[in-house]
Amino acid sequence: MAILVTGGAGYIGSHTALFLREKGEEVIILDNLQKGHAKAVLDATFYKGDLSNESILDEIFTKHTIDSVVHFAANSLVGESVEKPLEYYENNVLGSYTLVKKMVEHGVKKIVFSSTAATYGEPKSIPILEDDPTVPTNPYGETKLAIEKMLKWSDQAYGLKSVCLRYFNAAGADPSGRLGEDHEPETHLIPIVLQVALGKRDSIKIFGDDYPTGDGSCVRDYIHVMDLAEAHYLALKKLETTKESGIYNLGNGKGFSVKEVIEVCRKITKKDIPAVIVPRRPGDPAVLIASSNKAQQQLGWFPRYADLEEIITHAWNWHQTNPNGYSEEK
Ligand SMILES: NC(=O)c1ccc[n+]([C@@H]2O[C@H](COP(=O)([O-])OP(=O)(O)OC[C@H]3O[C@@H](n4cnc5c(N)ncnc54)[C@H](O)[C@@H]3O)[C@@H](O)[C@H]2O)c1
Ligand SMILES: O=c1ccn([C@@H]2O[C@H](COP(=O)(O)OP(=O)(O)O[C@H]3O[C@H](CO)[C@@H](O)[C@H](O)[C@H]3O)[C@@H](O)[C@H]2O)c(=O)[nH]1
Repeated sequence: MAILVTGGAGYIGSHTALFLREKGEEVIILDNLQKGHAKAVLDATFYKGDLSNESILDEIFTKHTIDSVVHFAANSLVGESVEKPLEYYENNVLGSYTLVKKMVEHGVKKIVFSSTAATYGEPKSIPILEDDPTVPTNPYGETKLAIEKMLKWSDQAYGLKSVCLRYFNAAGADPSGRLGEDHEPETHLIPIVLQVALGKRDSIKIFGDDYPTGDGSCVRDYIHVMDLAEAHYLALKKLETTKESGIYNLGNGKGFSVKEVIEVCRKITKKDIPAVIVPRRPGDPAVLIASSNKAQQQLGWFPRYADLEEIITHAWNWHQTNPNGYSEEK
């Protein structure tokens, strides 16, 4: 019995695929390498192809005995989604539709889906609970919410069981240094700040210091990528044992402002890291902090690397050892 990991050459997908394999699971990776890296697949079974390609999905579901799918493949940038909403609907909603259609056709009954804090929009209260209103402030969050709903109705109609994991801000790297975060272009806060520390950029731009937060910059809940990886394993186990669908937040329950993150990076890297204030980035909510009590109670999930300094230390180790990321020809 194998697990199909879509987007398994990407940042969170590659860490999760490695985690699953270390737990003894057989993993098949499907990734079009639009953002991912062949080197991040390590020596797992790998299909280079697109989610929307029905024949590659038929081939995978026919050749391998796929028991469940962990679905990461998506476009996932808040700012970009505001500029290119149709690309997000096409890749995320249509891509997931094709995957789910093929799962139903081939009788695959379990999926763990990468959802996001961006499904909530501006939260009504902090910390955010799974039952809180979902009113996304950007197309990216809208597409993820649409997929969650497609999965809910597919459970009712076809018995397809799903766990939707609403991650907050993924950060850090495999503590043993085999994998890390490498996006081109990089848009995420922590890797950009560390690129400034490495001398690859002149400064970090702080997107807005007029938010209703303590220091005026946006507050986020940063969660270690290996803790996310473990949550997928636990979600698969829950689907196996209870056969019940569910939605879970994954975060540490602690918020750090952009300015605070930069300060922690200065402390760890011992570099100055110049910062400049620029206007807000469209689509950004002011504060996103998770309550992960439900995941703790129902999945038995507890973050092992909850300390932001440790998260950033692991990321810094990766960036120092791999200043050019995976250094692949594209
Ligand atoms: N990074 C975060 O903080 C964060 C937070 C919440 C949710 N998520 C979600 O987690 C998932 C993974 O995020 P990530 O940061 O690892 O992103 P990523 O871009 O590093 O990984 C996504 C992978 O999917 C692949 N892919 C994209 N479209 C594809 C397609 N149509 N067919 C095949 N492969 C395709 C890309 O090549 C890439 O390797 C995404 O679904 C994202 O929305 C990420
Ligand atoms: O150069 C930068 C980059 C980011 N930020 C700010 O830093 C915070 C974090 O931004 P970023 O690292 O880009 O992550 P988010 O936009 O919060 O989105 C991430 O986290 C979401 C969950 O909260 C996921 O759904 C997304 O896929 C993932 O990209 C935000 O307030 C940004 O405005 C800056 O000020 N300067």
